[in-house]
Amino acid sequence: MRTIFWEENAVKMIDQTKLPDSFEILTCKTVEELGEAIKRLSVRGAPALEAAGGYGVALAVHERSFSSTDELKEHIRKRAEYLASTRPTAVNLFVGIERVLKKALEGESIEEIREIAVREANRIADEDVERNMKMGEIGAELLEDGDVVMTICNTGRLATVDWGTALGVIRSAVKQGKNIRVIACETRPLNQGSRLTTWELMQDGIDVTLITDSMAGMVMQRGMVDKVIVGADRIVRDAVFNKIGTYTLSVLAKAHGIPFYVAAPKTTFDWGKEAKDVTIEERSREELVYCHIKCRNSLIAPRDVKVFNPAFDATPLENVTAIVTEYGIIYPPYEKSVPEILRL
Ligand SMILES: CSC[C@@H](O)[C@@H](O)C(=O)COP(=O)(O)O
Repeated sequence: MRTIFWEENAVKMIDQTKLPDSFEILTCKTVEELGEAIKRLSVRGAPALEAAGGYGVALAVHERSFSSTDELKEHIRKRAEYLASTRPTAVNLFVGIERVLKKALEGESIEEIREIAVREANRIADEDVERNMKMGEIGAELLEDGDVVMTICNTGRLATVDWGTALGVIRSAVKQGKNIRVIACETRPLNQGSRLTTWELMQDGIDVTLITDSMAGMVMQRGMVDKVIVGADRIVRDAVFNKIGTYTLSVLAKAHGIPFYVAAPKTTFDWGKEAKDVTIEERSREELVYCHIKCRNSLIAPRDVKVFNPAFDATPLENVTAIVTEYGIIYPPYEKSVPEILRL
């Protein structure tokens, strides 16, 4: 089943805030509802956000009636701006929104715009599945039979429309018959690793062991990790932006001589930018001060404690051994190899 899809003029998604307790499908009939779902991470992960952005524009076209194409076009432009304001770091969200908006604005009647928007958004979703399968096949050659692979956050089916990026590489290696074991960092504070990655891998029968984020160094020191593979929210000329904790893993991997791989599609590259140009999302203090899953009302820190809660960090590209894309595996020097292989 796809993580996010279009059905009966609405956007439907697996509600990731409910996992692993319950599997629920959330239906968004308005852009506002979708925007809230994005903000609270019911749908999350860069490639899934690309699809969500595209579907969001399709939703803007369907959420009410319009008396003229000009009125409709004005409405979707405004709704696109709102969607782009929901989360700042993953560039894919903007890519999805802009792609469908541009196509939709070419339509000449309300009916035509409706058709175009849904078709283009569905294309984004289909292409995501295709490129992930490709990336998986390509990246699987980096993993050897018997490897133990550490990862952070969730980069699997749930972070994409299907299959995954970094987890997709692992999934493809397992599909090829390799015995791969995964160490999943829990990924505080929202626990995408412990709630989603372990759930997904266990569903597929892939061996996974959960650790807290602070255990990563000790586990590497003991020689228990052969490779690290992570996803990305945005790759700029000098850094990879990904879930908070990724930078720490890259430094630890370097210190222990462990290869550190990133898997991401071309649409995650924002090669015209540098790390200083990217906004790292800072999320609410409640995520750190309260237990956020079942026990939402219990404090786990003094209510008024000063909090810093960045959702992402920047890993310098010099810490990255290779980047897996649907166009091939890219090795340093990245300033030369990335534009060459991705034709940027
Ligand atoms: C294939 S997903 C790549 C990244 O988007 C993923 O690693 C990540 O950091 C997601 O963060 P999230 O805050 O859960 O949206």
